[in-house]
Amino acid sequence: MTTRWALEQQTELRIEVPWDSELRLQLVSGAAEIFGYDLPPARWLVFPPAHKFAVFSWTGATIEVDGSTDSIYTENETPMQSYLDVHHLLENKRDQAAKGASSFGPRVIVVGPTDSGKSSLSKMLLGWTSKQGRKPLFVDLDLGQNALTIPGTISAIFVDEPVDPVNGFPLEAPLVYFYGHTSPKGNPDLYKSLMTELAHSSVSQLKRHPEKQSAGMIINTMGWVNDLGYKLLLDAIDSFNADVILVLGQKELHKNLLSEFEGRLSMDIIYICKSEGVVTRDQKLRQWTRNSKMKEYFYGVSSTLLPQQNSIRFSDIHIFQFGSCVGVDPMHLSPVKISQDLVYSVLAVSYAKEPRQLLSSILAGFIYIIEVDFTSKRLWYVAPCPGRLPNNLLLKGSLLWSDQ
Ligand SMILES: Nc1ncnc2c1ncn2[C@@H]1O[C@H](COP(=O)(O)OP(=O)(O)OP(=O)(O)O)[C@@H](O)[C@H]1O
Repeated sequence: MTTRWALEQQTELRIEVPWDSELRLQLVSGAAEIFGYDLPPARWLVFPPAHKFAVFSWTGATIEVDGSTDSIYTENETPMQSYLDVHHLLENKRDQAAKGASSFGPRVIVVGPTDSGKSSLSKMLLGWTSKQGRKPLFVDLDLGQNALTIPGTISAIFVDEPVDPVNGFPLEAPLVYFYGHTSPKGNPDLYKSLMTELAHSSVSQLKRHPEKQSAGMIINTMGWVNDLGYKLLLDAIDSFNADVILVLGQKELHKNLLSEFEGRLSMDIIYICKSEGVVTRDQKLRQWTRNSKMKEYFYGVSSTLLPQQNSIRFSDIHIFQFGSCVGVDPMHLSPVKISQDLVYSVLAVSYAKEPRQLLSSILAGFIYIIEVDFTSKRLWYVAPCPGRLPNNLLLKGSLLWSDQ
């Protein structure tokens, strides 16, 4: 069933797509955006099941929606103007950097509890600045809901256009580091070291592209903001040398950060309200989203890839993991014995030339194991593309996946 929605200026249409069906949506007239992405006129966009989002119009628009929804309503009380004000402040800093006032544009870190809208705000800020012709670096430190690649990783990519609300970020050569678990709790030392590695490679990337430096970075973080989570946030701020902290929706966190960085004149710590439209996602939805990210990696967003089964001799592959058991140095790298326990394990293929480079090397991609055959002494795996593995050094964490 098709319905029409008239959006007045500065109003948004909040939509939850059901678990079991897709939703089509098109812009009929006026102008509207989804988290910084301008809707093309008269073109149906197809949203997958369980998608939650808002179509916002600054000046008024008519939208057509085709399909059933779990929830759909308009709202004219939104924090969008304050988000745009932050964007203007960042643009000023970028202009200053471009004029040579400093070598880098703002290094913005977005912090806040789970489901406060950090990823959505990051996409808006990236979208708005890329429309000005800038190419900011987007860094995603969220292990559970990483926007760039599979869960259990941290990653970065230059963004030169608004983020497509259906297909997500373009995935040309992101920098990806493998942590291997969906929460930093199990091995915070490893998470911290990987953040440092990603920060170094991000800065080297920026140095290699001086024309992109003034756009700076937008860093999205995980939603764990208490106890160890708070300490890891401080580590992230420190590793990336962040100079703008955007605190979403938690006054106490804002207060704590203000006192933490009291006297640091170069640091802006800005509190911004959470949108009431942000949807709280329960464990089931989070797990479902993680599975879809895995599926997307192997099959493509619209199932356009044909993942390939292949095999490799036990003797031709070396699998390692960090801090494999309690009581062991969490940064200790140990070889993983080949056993049936590997079935359904997701392994990261590293670019490292030798095991001691495994921490600092970025990844070529991921495979998952489907069979351990002791008769032929071969491991059978699935990769997203055909051909031999680009390297024989792989990393394992606790991630499992199968498309069964
Ligand atoms: N204004 C809005 N209206 C409707 N849905 C929204 C709105 N803003 C965000 N959402 C949706 O709410 C969900 C949570 O938002 P988002 O991912 O931005 O939060 P987050 O703080 O990054 O979460 P996490 O800490 O778990 O990564 C997402 O599905 C997002 O698309």
